Amino acid sequence: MSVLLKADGLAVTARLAGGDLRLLDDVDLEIRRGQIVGVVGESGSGKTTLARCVVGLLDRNVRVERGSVTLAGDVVVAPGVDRTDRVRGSAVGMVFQDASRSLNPLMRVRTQLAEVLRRHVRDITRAEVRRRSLEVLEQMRIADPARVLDSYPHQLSGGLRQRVAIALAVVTRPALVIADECTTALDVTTQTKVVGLFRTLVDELGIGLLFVTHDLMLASDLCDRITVMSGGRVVEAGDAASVLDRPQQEYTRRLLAAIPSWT
Ligand SMILES: Nc1ncnc2c1ncn2[C@@H]1O[C@H](COP(=O)(O)OP(=O)(O)OP(=O)(O)O)[C@@H](O)[C@H]1O
Repeated sequence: MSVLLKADGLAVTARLAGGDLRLLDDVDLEIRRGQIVGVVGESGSGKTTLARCVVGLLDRNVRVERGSVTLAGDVVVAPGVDRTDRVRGSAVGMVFQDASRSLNPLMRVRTQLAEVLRRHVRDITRAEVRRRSLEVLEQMRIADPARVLDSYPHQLSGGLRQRVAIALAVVTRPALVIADECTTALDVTTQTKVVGLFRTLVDELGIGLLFVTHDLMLASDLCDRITVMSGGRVVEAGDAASVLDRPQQEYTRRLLAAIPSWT
């Protein structure tokens, strides 16, 4: 499996009135095709900053001080370098916690998928837009894609809305998908279905998935590898099974101990 995404020694700093604040420090991360990598940690550990850094969506007061992010071997982020606009939404798809952030409440699903396709696929025909829109909803295991295409977001359940948000992220056939706490707002049953869907998508399409979550249990169900973060640093990284069965760091042991059903 070739390396899709590589973060190498990333250091990221926020400029504040009182001085600089280090948000990420010497962070390494690697994702291969067909692999799901979980980034896990408590609130404030730097997970979202890492996910946003990869796609060049850092806040205005935040900058990369050291290190780099490469996508399929090309540097997209480094100090003073941001080439993420070439890959964002095309080679890299994004799904956020709240489907309402990805979906426009005033547009039918059909129009939203068409907009994304027209933005990223040059000279795409109306027939091709329709075909690929139906195809991606079928990939999302949506039983009645024609109805969903004609619906407005508020006419869909929370689970369906999140599937549509994932469809918007993958309809351009990206190599990498970044999902940031995208199942947190869902009930447990729907969460399980969405997680299963991610596994199927990764296996079927051979994409890489960066899955950000505070939920170590969820990460253990889904991910091939887990990176544990605390205070902007990677405290532990490895195969999901070894991180969970033989955690090397006290911080990871504490996260595991906090899971009620973990024995
Ligand atoms: N633009 C910014 N300016 C200053 N501090 C920031 C900025 N963005 C993030 N931070 C701080 O960086 C730290 C890491 O935030 P981040 O959102 O990456 O953590 P997280 O692990 O994703 O947490 P959560 O699960 O709560 O989203 C936090 O202390 C946050 O307050």
